[in-house]
Amino acid sequence: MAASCASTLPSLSFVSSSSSNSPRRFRRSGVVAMASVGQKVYAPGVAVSEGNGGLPKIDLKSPQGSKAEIYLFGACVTSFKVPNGKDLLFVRPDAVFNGQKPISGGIPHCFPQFGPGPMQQHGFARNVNWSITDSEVTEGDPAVTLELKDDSYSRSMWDFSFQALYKVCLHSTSLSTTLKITNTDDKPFSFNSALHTYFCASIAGVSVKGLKGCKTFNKDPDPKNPLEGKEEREEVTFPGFVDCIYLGAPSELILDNGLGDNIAISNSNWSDAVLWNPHMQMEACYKDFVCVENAKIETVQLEPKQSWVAEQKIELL
Ligand SMILES: O=P(O)(O)OC[C@H]1O[C@H](O)[C@H](O)[C@@H](O)[C@@H]1O
Repeated sequence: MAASCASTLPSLSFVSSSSSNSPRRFRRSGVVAMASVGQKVYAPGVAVSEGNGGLPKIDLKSPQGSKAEIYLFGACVTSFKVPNGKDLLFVRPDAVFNGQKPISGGIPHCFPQFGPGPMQQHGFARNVNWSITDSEVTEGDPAVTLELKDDSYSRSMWDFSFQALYKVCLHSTSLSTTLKITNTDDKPFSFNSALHTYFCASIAGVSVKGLKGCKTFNKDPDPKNPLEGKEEREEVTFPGFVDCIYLGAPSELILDNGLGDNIAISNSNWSDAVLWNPHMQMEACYKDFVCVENAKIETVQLEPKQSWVAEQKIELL
């Protein structure tokens, strides 16, 4: 399938990963250019530099001046700046960049478990290094694809062979991310997943529209025994602690971040959503962010060779 950095919502397109032995490649306006692995040449607008704690990060820059940063550790997008310099994403002040703990902020992955469950909270994908398999540019918009495969660490928790490909495309006022999970094992497996996106916000002014009518599982007061209910509000606000799962969420939510911005959070195949704000549990920073998470809480089962693909797009309106 032809690779494209153009927004693919609602129909998905996805670039296949190159095999680990093939040269790194990048495309400019549909033309594939080749560069050898050793040279570490990336598509225009894609660069790799040393980030916090010396961890490698990818910098994406669009011709219109938008920018994004993605750490290989956890394939975590930690920054998405629109051309006026405003970062729509939030990294918690207690985030550590030591390659040991997941990065608390930006867009961490929850895979293969959202949790709570038998594995560590939110699974292992946010807690390991991913690798770059591809970079490309389409009409000036840069994109990079990261890959995660099973290893002895993942198998110690989840004994399956899998491939996760995560493509991040930067546009002038939007960022799209496509996750593709493939069963490379000879037996079926099941998982759930989420993109645990932290948005910059002024919590007193935050609202999320689009969830009315969804079935809810409210983790407040007891995360281990969520209360089943139904969302009756047109706009969900955050006057206190919020930790709630929404099943059958729509393909677009509108976030008013309380800072003067409306953000469309659209998706394809992320069928559920989670809202989270820790309130006084994180007194130092709860006023400055809200998590609006595209999620797949209901279990995905994949037979050998089958794939599951889901896309998220965050767009400043
Ligand atoms: O602190 P973390 O492991 O990143 O998790 C932070 C939060 O993530 C999700 O939103 C869950 O619904 C919460 O129950 C959890 O507390």
